[in-house]
Amino acid sequence: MSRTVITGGLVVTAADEIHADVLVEDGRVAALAAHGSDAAAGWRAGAATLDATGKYVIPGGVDVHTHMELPFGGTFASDTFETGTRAAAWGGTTTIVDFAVQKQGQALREGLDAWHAKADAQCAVDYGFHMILSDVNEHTLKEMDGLVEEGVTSFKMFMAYPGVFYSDDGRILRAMQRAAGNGGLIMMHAENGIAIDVLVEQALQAGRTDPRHHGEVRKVLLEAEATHRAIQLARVAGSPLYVVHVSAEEAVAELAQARDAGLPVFGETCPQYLFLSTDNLAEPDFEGAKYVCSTPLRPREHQAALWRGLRTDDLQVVSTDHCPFCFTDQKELGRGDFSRIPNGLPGVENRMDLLHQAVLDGHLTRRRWIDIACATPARMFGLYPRKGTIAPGSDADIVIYDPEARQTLSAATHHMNVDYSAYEGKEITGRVETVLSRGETVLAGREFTGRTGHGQYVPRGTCQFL
Ligand SMILES: NC(=O)NCCC(=O)O
Ligand SMILES: [Zn+2]
Ligand SMILES: [Zn+2]
Repeated sequence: MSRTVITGGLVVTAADEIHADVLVEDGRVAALAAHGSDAAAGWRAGAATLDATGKYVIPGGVDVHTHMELPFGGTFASDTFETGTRAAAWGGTTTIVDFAVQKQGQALREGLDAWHAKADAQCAVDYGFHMILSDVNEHTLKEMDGLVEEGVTSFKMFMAYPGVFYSDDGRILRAMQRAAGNGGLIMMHAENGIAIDVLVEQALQAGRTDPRHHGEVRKVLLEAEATHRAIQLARVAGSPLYVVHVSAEEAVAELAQARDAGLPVFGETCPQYLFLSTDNLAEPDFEGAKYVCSTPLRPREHQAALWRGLRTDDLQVVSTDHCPFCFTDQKELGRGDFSRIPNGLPGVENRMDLLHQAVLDGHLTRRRWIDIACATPARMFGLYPRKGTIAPGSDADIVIYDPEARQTLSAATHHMNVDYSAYEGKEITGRVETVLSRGETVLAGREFTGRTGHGQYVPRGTCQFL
């Protein structure tokens, strides 16, 4: 039996902060006991010891929105499952849930098989899948039931990207009705893509081709309208709803109103909307392309509403929407036409640190940091308490976090396979020091000790908030 004791740290979970040693046995958390207690002293014989004195001992991060190798705009997201999950480990994230893609005309099964082929035996940390539904028909609807049974319990749909991932309201309603019956959770990209495409065409015709126009045509009102519509469709279907990458204050207001009415409606935002803004999209010399994602970055004034939503639980999760494209040869595809810039930002390595900085900046409490980054995403997507907490029986996915270390985020030092950092030069207090994934050390004092293929596929249960 393998035994490790993590000594001397402050264990922070979504529920508690306790000065405790943690006993790990055979990849699971076996027990917690007060520092210096007889129980903790008794664990040490024959066990490896990790000293966490002066550090936090936190659950590994759970990032429920990543896109490794996503095909988009004629290219592919630049992180593979191998490079992306290694970067996740460096950043203290020990579980990702990525989006398998059903292409138009494909069965869900084909899309899911393709994602397993990309990910299996490649990952450094554990992984699960959502399914992107882009072709809703009788066959697909039946397939949804089987997927829920086997642990793919959430389905992303798009009100944006006509001709690619887009579904009309009828298809969305049908999928929601099916989810209402089978326990699945519909995740919505809520932007009115049909209206946005009109504005894109008009902007390009008028010669407004720079990256900043990506933000201007993807209007706040069109995010709020789509969020409202998605909520009403879910109500009609009697299904829960999870709105992804919420960026606009007005969209948060729609979620808040629905939640105040007692509806099972949930929302996620991402670090880019909390820390970046349209100022970045307006950077000269095409540098703004680095910040093109959808929903788009918003004027800085929206950030206060997102932070408030996270505090008041109108938003429940912060995930990354990690979808990296290199600046030099991929974002470049949209020079002279912002609509051809591949959409997405890198971030899987940065989330835990940025949110720790948010604790220091007074936006969140320490426990809320762990709640929105670990516990609630795990609960939302049927992984709790195996993931997202440190409790007897949980997987020993544990991070020793140094809350006082200083670091500067940079492409020169990050591990994501992308040639820029969206947070270049940002100073952060706090850094991941050591990471265990199911009890195995994958990062030891800032040295990568993990391995390709350690990460296991995790079938998931249904949403645990229903
Ligand atoms: N968000 C983004 O810009 N790219 C990834 C695809 C999506 O999540 O819509
Ligand atoms: Zn999306
Ligand atoms: Zn996404």
